Amino acid sequence: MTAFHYQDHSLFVEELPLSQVAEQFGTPCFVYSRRALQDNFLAYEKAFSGSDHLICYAVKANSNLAVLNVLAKLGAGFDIVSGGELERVIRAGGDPAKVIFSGLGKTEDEIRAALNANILCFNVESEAELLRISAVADWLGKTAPISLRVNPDVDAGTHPYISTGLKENKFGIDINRALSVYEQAKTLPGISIVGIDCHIGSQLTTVAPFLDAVDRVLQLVDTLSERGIKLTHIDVGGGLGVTYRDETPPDPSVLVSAVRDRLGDRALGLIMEPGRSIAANAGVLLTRVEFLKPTEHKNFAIVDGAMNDLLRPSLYSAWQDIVPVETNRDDIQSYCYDVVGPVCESGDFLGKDRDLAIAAGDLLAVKSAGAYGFVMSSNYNTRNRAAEVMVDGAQCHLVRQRETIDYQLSLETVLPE
Ligand SMILES: Cc1ncc(COP(=O)(O)O)c(C=O)c1O
Ligand SMILES: N[C@@H](CCCC[NH3+])C(=O)O
Repeated sequence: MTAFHYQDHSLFVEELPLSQVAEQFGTPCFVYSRRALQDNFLAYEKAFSGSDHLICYAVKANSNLAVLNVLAKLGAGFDIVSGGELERVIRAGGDPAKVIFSGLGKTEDEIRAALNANILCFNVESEAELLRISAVADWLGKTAPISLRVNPDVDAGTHPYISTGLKENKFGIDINRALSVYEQAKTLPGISIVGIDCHIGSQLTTVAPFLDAVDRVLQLVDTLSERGIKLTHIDVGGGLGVTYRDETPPDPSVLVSAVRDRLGDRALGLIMEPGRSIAANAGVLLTRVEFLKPTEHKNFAIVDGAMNDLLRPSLYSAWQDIVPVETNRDDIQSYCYDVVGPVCESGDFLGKDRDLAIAAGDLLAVKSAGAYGFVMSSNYNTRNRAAEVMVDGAQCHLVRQRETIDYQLSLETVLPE
């Protein structure tokens, strides 16, 4: 049984009705299932079994401490992109020795903090960054383990905003220039070359672009080896998609086994950086209908969740399923609604043209909101960020409080007289 399922016309998460969670913690509210997180992570572990590997969960997808802690307890590594994410991993009990640091604008402070924490590897995205890491490491009297993130110029076939492995994208070092950057890295103080990395985009629904990228990267690995640059790992990034609507992404086992085949007998450890495929379907956004507003052209369901809570529909026109929490509303007629928030933007919607039998006061769940949900939220319109709750069996834990206006205002001040 999936973590989110209907029982007696009511949507449950694990053993708890979502209506009870809403009653207890209010709406809008992100609700995560511990079991779903674990199952999703363990699906990767199983796929890798018997091989030298590390699954570095991409913290950006959902950085709630409880989420990180659940994964840390399962032995996960972490892919971070900021000093803040490093702090979160450490606070959640994650092992810094299993942390890889991606991202293309690492500051000196962030590099210093990561070196002091003795992380596993820096994924370097430019020559300028390489020089900066070398200088900071040398100054600290430390050695920075590095991989170059190469840009293999592969079309991931995903939304242009979340494609990262094309020449025109800002990410990574052009694969055709990587050899000379590795040669340069070899000569720099404070640098130890340990691996190679690529990440071509997010929400990929076929294996082919991954394998294209891996083939190109492995060609470079072999050339490097001929030049005496021996790597200990290859990091093939994250990006495996999930089913939001009718996508049929491959199972992690299919992807991992195809990548393992490509590696052949090369003595390389394998790292992956999945985010969405671990967190997305482990969470929903719970929201309540405030008003129904029929107009001549459209029916609007105005809910208490908005683009500031879940930005994906507004930002990428992303489609996420919206379902009623109680389905025994035979008394109510179904209409086609745009499900919109109260924010003063026409782009503020959670879903368009949804057939729903609902009344004011009803609860809705926006599905697949466990990844790139809360982490992309904002205070726009001076709304308070939603609460986050994790369900574990029949237990429900508030893992982040709803923000208050007092909290928001406590961060600000006016100019002195
Ligand atoms: C460098 C890097 N690694 C991992 C990820 C995680 O990707 P996803 O959540 O699609 O698995 C991303 C996001 O696209 C990323 O930029
Ligand atoms: N935030 C994006 C994914 C970006 C992945 C990070 N590189 C989404 O919601 O789909």
